[in-house]
Amino acid sequence: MYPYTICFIKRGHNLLLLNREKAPTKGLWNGVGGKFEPGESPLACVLRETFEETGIKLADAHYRGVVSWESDGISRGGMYVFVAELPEDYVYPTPLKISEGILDWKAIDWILSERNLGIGEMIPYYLPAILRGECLEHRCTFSNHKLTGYTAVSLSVEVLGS
Ligand SMILES: Nc1nc2c([nH]c(=O)n2[C@H]2C[C@H](O)[C@@H](COP(=O)(O)OP(=O)(O)OP(=O)(O)O)O2)c(=O)[nH]1
Repeated sequence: MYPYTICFIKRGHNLLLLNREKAPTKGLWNGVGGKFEPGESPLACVLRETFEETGIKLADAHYRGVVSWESDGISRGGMYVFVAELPEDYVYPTPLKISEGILDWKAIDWILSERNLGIGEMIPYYLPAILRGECLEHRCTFSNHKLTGYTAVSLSVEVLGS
């Protein structure tokens, strides 16, 4: 079991991202999410965290696998990844300042554009597969706080999140 969830809320060609006030991914745009409360399933956690951070009460979110990270050969953490789709006419005015940072709609093309240093460092690796609907385990390796390795593998039973 990994300790975190993350959600990418999609509306048309945009994702609702959070420019984070604090670590991890401090100062960068990332999905919304957070840590599990005792006894929560990944889906319950991501629906609660999404509501707490955005005020959006999602009816459902689609499980898209796991992102995990390690350094010095030791597993340091991981998160269950979800995508939720809102209707194109869903009204959610941004930018919106919240205690965790600033929420805003960011175009998927902008998020995934080359050399975009403003987004969470693992996002360029795992987000394309997630948006294609693939459900994988994305493994990232860090050395001196820099991402130095990435592989995507089939999900093993233990890390199934829904
Ligand atoms: N710990 C950690 N989380 C990460 C990394 N990269 C990344 O996208 N995340 C995600 C997982 C979560 O969605 C989010 C971190 O959650 P958080 O610390 O804000 O959790 P929380 O809201 O429950 O925290 P808090 O209010 O209790 O401090 O960032 C990373 O390298 N380390």
